[in-house]
Amino acid sequence: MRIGIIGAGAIGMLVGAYVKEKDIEVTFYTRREQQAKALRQKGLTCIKKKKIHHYSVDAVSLEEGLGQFVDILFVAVKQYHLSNIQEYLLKARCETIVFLQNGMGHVSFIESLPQTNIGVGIVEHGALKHDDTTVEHTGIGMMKLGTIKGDISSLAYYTHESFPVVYEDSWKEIMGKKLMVNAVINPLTALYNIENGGLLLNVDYHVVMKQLFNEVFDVIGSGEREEEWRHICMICEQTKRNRSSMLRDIDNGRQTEIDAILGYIVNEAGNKNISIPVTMCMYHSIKGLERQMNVHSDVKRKEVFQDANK
Ligand SMILES: NC(=O)C1=CN([C@@H]2O[C@H](COP(=O)(O)OP(=O)(O)OC[C@H]3O[C@@H](n4cnc5c(N)ncnc54)[C@H](OP(=O)(O)O)[C@@H]3O)[C@@H](O)[C@H]2O)C=CC1
Ligand SMILES: CC(C)(CO)C(=O)C(=O)O
Repeated sequence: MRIGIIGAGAIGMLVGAYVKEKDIEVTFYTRREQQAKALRQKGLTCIKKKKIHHYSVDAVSLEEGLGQFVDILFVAVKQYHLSNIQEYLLKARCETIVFLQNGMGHVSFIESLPQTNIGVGIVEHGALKHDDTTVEHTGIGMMKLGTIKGDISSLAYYTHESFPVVYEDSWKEIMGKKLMVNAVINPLTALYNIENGGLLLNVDYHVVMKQLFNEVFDVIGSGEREEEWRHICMICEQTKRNRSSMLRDIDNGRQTEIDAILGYIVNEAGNKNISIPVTMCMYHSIKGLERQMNVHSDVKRKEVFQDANK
């Protein structure tokens, strides 16, 4: 059995570490040959509950790995990088592909792929990449799997006491719920520059969080509003030390996944004719930060804010 993982970032390395716990061969397909070499030489390090664990893994650049057979392929690049690896995915020699991206904009693309089993994995864990070979598991949550085509239910086997994996029948429901989590936590933590837990500790931020949640629920919510709200607060608590992926993107002067997350909500609200002023404000605030960073080419958050205060 061999598992392939495209993208050795925070989530790719975290999944790789827990697959290795099952003593299964893991190959990373990286964008940079330099990272592949480091992983081959040093192995993968995962920090869990302050303890350091090492795993030996294989790694090659994606270009070099094109054509290798793997049983299961996890795709752990950002949502907006999927288009760059489209050609590879169309040719990937594997039976099963699982996509781990936040947001919902990519579903129509993945539905069109030729492999037999295609699914999504919704990651509610916190993960922090320290360097090209090291990841820290910063928040224990759950990985929920759902099938889009074929059947990926057997992957629930990868469950671990510190990395619970569950299979659920409706991919739409789990993706919708995760979208709601990311739509509320990610933009607010990115704008306020706080860890996820900060949204529970600061009463004023908590008020805005509830307003944003109510609008997002009006647009894509199903089930009980209060239950959904409690679920999002619980994720904040479980990942309280985590800097959300959007906050880290802003910190590092990178593009965020705002279009896949709030962009999707904005489109849906337009289709349903629902007014969402708080959501629009958050969407444009993140887009504005991205724009400012592009203008200043690869500047870090501190410089952006210094500049904005002039
Ligand atoms: N981090 C977290 O706590 C969570 C993240 N997620 C979601 O998981 C997904 C991945 O996020 P995350 O791991 O944080 O992101 P990272 O930026 O840490 O990792 C993305 C990885 O993809 C690699 N990559 C980009 N393009 C290619 C390519 N063409 N070929 C091979 N590799 C490529 C990047 O390589 P390079 O370094 O060379 O650019 C990078 O290593 C996102 O959709 C995110 O929203 C979900 C839940 C929690
Ligand atoms: C669950 C959460 C909010 C963890 O930080 C996440 O998915 C992210 O950061 O993108």
